[in-house]
Amino acid sequence: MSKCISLLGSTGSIGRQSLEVIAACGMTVAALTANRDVERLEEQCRQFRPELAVMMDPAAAADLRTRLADTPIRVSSGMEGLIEAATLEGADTVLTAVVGMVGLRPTLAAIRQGKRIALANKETLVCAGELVMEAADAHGAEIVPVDSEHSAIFQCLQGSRDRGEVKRLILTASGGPFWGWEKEKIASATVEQALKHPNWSMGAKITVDSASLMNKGLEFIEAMRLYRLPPEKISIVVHRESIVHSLVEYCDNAILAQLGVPDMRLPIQYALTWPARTAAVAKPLDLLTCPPLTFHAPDYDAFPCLSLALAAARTGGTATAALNGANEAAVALFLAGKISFGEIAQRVEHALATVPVAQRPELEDVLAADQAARRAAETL
Ligand SMILES: NC(=O)C1=CN([C@@H]2O[C@H](COP(=O)(O)OP(=O)(O)OC[C@H]3O[C@@H](n4cnc5c(N)ncnc54)[C@H](OP(=O)(O)O)[C@@H]3O)[C@@H](O)[C@H]2O)C=CC1
Ligand SMILES: CC(=O)[C@@H](O)[C@H](O)COP(=O)(O)O
Ligand SMILES: [Mn+2]
Repeated sequence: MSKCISLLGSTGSIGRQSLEVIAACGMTVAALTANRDVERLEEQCRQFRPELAVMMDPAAAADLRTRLADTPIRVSSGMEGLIEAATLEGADTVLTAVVGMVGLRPTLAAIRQGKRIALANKETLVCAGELVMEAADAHGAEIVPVDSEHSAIFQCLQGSRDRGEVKRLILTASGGPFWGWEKEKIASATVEQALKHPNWSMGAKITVDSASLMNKGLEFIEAMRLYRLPPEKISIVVHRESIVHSLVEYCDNAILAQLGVPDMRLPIQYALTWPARTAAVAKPLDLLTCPPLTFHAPDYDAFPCLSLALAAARTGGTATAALNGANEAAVALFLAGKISFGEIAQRVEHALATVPVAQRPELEDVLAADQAARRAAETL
């Protein structure tokens, strides 16, 4: 399949798996980007020969420029560089695998060029989902999810021509490493404990979000925006095995599910090849040897981040950008050893209670809510 990809966040967990898929599918790369990991980006550039390489950090970009001086690869830096990578003429698809709301502006820029967005960066839809989806409509840009649950739903919706037929989406949650723990024990969990996801190997920020169940809250908002459904039509079920990646219940009570081993290379590949399917990179699921599939109700009391996210989802407007900004700031403080695990929820709650909400926001309102929420979370 001849596709040319700009890959934002190529040095991360999704980025590295995406390059495996791109190589296996014989696709080419227009641009690669990273934050500070110069060594890995140099290695990737030498293998995939993009037109452009971007380091968010200007000092890292200067270093990369020197390292790649023997190649024709251009090197740029900062948000300008990310936007250039997202809008390169030669790229038909932009795979957004950066972590955090830093992905928003490049994604919007790529949409305005009508490119396909293979969207891993869920924070973009959480912060500004309505703006992003409106822009996609206006410019005829396809947004195909990479997030495993949303990819499962996307797959279960193939062939359904009327969104009115959908009774509800059912998002599965692994429950993370603290499922079944007492609330007090969760509040004092260490960074090392939070980084031990039961089923997936992912970047640090999303792994902490999985432990607090904020990830499921963000995914709830992501699903609302992507599938344009109200909160009442989305539910969450804990499924410890991460084999059923999510489900769609239709108005005739038929439930369709997508199953597979927990391997992100499958949803990455589907987002790049859709509507076609091509030979597998991910391993097959063996139904005869996989563990029994179990389902439980979420524990909203033990995991307050999930309740906060659902409350922000119902408020709408800039509340979801504030939720996300406060969570990004609080998770960074937790990972730096500056606050306890329990304080993540407290700081997000404080930000949601103090940052004013604007309905029908423009991009500036979203960016302002994000900044205000980060300040609130950092200064409690
Ligand atoms: N990992 C997974 O399995 C899944 C991830 N996702 C989503 O995909 C996205 C990426 O996650 P993941 O791959 O785990 O994250 P990682 O932390 O592993 O990778 C993040 C990537 O973004 C780059 N980056 C980090 N900060 C910045 C910044 N400020 N500006 C520009 N680039 C930056 C990193 O560069 P550097 O290496 O130089 O730091 C790296 O390339 C997230 O939104 C996550 O929620 C969704 C579903 C599953
Ligand atoms: C792989 C993926 O899509 C992650 O978002 C994953 O879902 C995290 O697992 P839980 O948030 O369900 O623990
Ligand atoms: Mn997910």
